[in-house]
Amino acid sequence: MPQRGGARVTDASTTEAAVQVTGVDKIFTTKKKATVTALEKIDLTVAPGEFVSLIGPSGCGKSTLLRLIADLETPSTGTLTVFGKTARQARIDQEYGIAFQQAGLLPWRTVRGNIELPLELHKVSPQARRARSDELLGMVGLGDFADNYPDQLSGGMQQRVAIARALAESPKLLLMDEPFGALDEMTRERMQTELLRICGETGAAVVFVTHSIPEAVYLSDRVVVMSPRPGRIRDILPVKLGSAEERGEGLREEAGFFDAVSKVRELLHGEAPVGVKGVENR
Ligand SMILES: Nc1ncnc2c1ncn2[C@@H]1O[C@H](COP(=O)(O)OP(=O)(O)OP(=O)(O)O)[C@@H](O)[C@H]1O
Repeated sequence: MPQRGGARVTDASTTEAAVQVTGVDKIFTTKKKATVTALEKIDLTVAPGEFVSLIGPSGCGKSTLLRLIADLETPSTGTLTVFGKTARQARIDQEYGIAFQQAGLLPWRTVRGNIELPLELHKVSPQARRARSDELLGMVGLGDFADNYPDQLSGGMQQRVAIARALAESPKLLLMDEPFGALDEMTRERMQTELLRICGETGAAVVFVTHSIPEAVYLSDRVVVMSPRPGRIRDILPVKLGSAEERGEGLREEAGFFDAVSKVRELLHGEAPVGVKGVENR
């Protein structure tokens, strides 16, 4: 099974970079014809199976970068590929799953109905859909809630449904924009551990936007630190805290974890006062 860390992946179909961003700028034109440079000179490679977090002050372009990868925006300059394909082709081929801060579940569909939605849209047979949703329900620990509706679930459970739905088509890449941002701290930490377990099991690469330094460190193989607008990559910190399987709850108490948190904090605040807007130190 592929594991986190590109070097260990042997499947020929996944040797290509999961994401390759080269010389990308993104300039928005507002309704009043003003221009906003959201991203400048972005170069980033995400290996298959690698977990990469994007962190930086509010408005530095984290979501824009994720939206470019997801083909929800197009670069103004530069190129961007997903498993060697254009972002557009990768979207058509369902190379990635997406999970955002709001779980975005359909309230009139059951948990199972929500998880099966992408499969239904792509005309997967009812039996195959059922088998896959059973598997995913087990993976996210919601086997007993298949027939419940989203408003009968807690926020954390809803977010697990959203993750299961993002994984429905076995994507090799997950794009996540603050998926745990609305959860309480305890649920958030539990979800982080579960996400690591799921990534270990599926071998999916992840690009993860967060405002939380400890969350970025706990989850990531590398933390990409971005600077305020125009968003650039200030630094990339490799986090050597072991594989997904090795990162248990105890990791949060280890010296290596605190060191990495301090390093990210220093990188973030390199040019800005401590307490820079939009980044949580907790
Ligand atoms: N469609 C748009 N039109 C004009 N400006 C935009 C558009 N989308 C984003 N921007 C601008 O681009 C910049 C980057 O926004 P983005 O949402 O990517 O930042 P972010 O780092 O994700 O912020 P936050 O942490 O607050 O979510 C901001 O200045 C934002 O106002």
